[in-house]
Amino acid sequence: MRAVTLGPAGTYSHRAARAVAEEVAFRESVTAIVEAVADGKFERGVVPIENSIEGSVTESLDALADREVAVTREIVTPIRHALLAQGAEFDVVASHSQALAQCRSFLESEYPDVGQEAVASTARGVERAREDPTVAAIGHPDNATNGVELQVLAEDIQDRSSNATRFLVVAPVAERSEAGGKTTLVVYPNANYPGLLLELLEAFAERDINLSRAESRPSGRRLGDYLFHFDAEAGLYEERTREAIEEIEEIAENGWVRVLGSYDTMHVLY
Ligand SMILES: O=C(O)C(=O)C[C@]1(C(=O)O)C=C[C@@H](O)C=C1
Repeated sequence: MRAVTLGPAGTYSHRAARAVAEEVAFRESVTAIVEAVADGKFERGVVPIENSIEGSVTESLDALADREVAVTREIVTPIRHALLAQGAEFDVVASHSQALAQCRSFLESEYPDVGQEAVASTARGVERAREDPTVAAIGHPDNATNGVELQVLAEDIQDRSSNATRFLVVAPVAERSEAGGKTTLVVYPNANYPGLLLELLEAFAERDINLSRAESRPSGRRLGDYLFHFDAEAGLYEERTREAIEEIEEIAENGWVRVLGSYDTMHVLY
């Protein structure tokens, strides 16, 4: 199986992708990953979708709403960040914006005078630190020995010990499955009236379907116009899920509903 994920090698996404594919290729944005899978260039793509401290990875949500792909699995993995550099003195910390945000309190209290640089991924930050002694990186501690040696200046620097990120495994749309305990869908009602969101939620609630995530994202068409992402704890193989989606399709008759498929959860520890 060939998968594509956020690179270069050494990202958390790479660690998650290794759990589902023997061969892993890289892109430097989640949009490019979803696009490559939608275009049939890879059998699987692995994208971060939400983090327990920082919340949604909005670029991933938008990429899934904009392209025809299926979700075949979710991967949940603990995220334990280390501070890596050539030495104890540096001027800038470079990392993915999510990682910088997950370590906000640590950076404010330990390095209040050090600048921050958001780069495409944690591994890209590690490359910056390898090239430049004035740059430190935040990433998985294994990156210290993966190439020119870096010092591990601090470990477990995330603001909460329970830091975890959820990744989705995307596949070409033909692989959409009805099997699995969770289902993801994106709804664009193209309507705006009192109780619209309540109606969408009731379609699930009336069938005793629990939602593990409900999120609105701007449609990009005009201010105040939204699409909604839902993760339901029920599979498409269940009648109640199909009925709920039929009702939602009626509510969104002037817009669209994208059902990304049903899948199960995999926990990756390391
Ligand atoms: O930069 C990486 O290592 C990634 O895989 C991206 C990412 C993210 O987008 O959330 C993944 C896990 C961590 O939460 C930090 C960064």
